[in-house]
Amino acid sequence: MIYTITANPSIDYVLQLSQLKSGSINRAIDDVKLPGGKGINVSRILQQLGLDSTALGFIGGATGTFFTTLLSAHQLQTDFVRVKDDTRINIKLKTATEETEINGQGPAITTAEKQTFLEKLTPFTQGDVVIMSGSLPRNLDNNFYLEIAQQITQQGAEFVIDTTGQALLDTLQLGPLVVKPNHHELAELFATTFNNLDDIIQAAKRLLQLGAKHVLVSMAGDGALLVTEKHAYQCNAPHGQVKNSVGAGDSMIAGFVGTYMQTHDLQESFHYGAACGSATAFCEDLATLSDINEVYQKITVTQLQ
Ligand SMILES: Nc1ncnc2c1ncn2[C@@H]1O[C@H](COP(=O)(O)OP(=O)(O)O)[C@@H](O)[C@H]1O
Ligand SMILES: O=P(O)(O)OC[C@H]1O[C@](O)(COP(=O)(O)O)[C@@H](O)[C@@H]1O
Repeated sequence: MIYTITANPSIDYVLQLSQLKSGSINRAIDDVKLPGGKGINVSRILQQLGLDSTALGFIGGATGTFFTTLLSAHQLQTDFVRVKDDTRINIKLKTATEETEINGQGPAITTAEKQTFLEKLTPFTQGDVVIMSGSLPRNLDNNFYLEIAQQITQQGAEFVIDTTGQALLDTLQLGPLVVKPNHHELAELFATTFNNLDDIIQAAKRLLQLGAKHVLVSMAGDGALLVTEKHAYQCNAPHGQVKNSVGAGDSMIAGFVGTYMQTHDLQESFHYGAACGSATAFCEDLATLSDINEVYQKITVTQLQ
């Protein structure tokens, strides 16, 4: 079974603008509200690939009710903990040339609500994969993912973590199946800057040394890298009209993990993950299976090392 944990879901309010002027009133020419949050997006892409998952997390207040309504169109299996404070609304501002994101902090989670979540976690078993993604809402400390990762690994299941900073670093010792920083997050993690591809590969190798089993580094329109103990691979990002790249990283994780669970073929998982990422970038919402399969043909994986 696959579980996704989105500690901090969101309503993604995507506004299309002809141009964005800070310090002025900007008027949108179009807008759409999507059920967002990294693990939720992963579950939605897994569903496109024909893979069931249960989406877990915290949902709260009136915005939480609206979130549930938005999500109900997708018929995902979910088991959220209801919290008192409001689910956040993340603002995504699009122009023809730029994407600007403003992500809220999320609800305050009480100790009792956190406890309810932890007690709800089904005992995991060998073969289960738990994908924990995104930022943590207010009051959940950096240990939150670590606590859950400890439980998952003690029970013989695998986990994937897609978050940033210390919360990510702390869980590496427990051997996540894969981590996927983008190149900016990876540079920030080690307080460095990258001058070339080799710098990025070296930083990815540091994550392997710290315990990650595989490292994907996504680079938006510049494609992605997969770094494993033995090899490094690169793939291109095909050309296309970028409509909304929000969720591209989540799609990549879903494609990689979903394919890996079925094939254990790293190169193929990388190829399919990249197809999911690019296909989502070319869609207003997340990609569908036919979008993904079309983009897959335009991606080539090259072995660098
Ligand atoms: N503009 C784009 N054109 C083509 N592919 C893209 C584009 N943006 C993202 N992708 C694909 O999706 C992957 C994940 O996107 P990225 O933006 O790097 O992740 P994140 O959303 O986590 O920052 C990229 O590695 C690439 O394969
Ligand atoms: O939890 P965070 O880091 O604030 O990110 C939340 C945002 O990430 C998303 O899941 C998109 O993530 P990616 O673009 O990295 O795939 C949005 O739906 C959501 O608004």
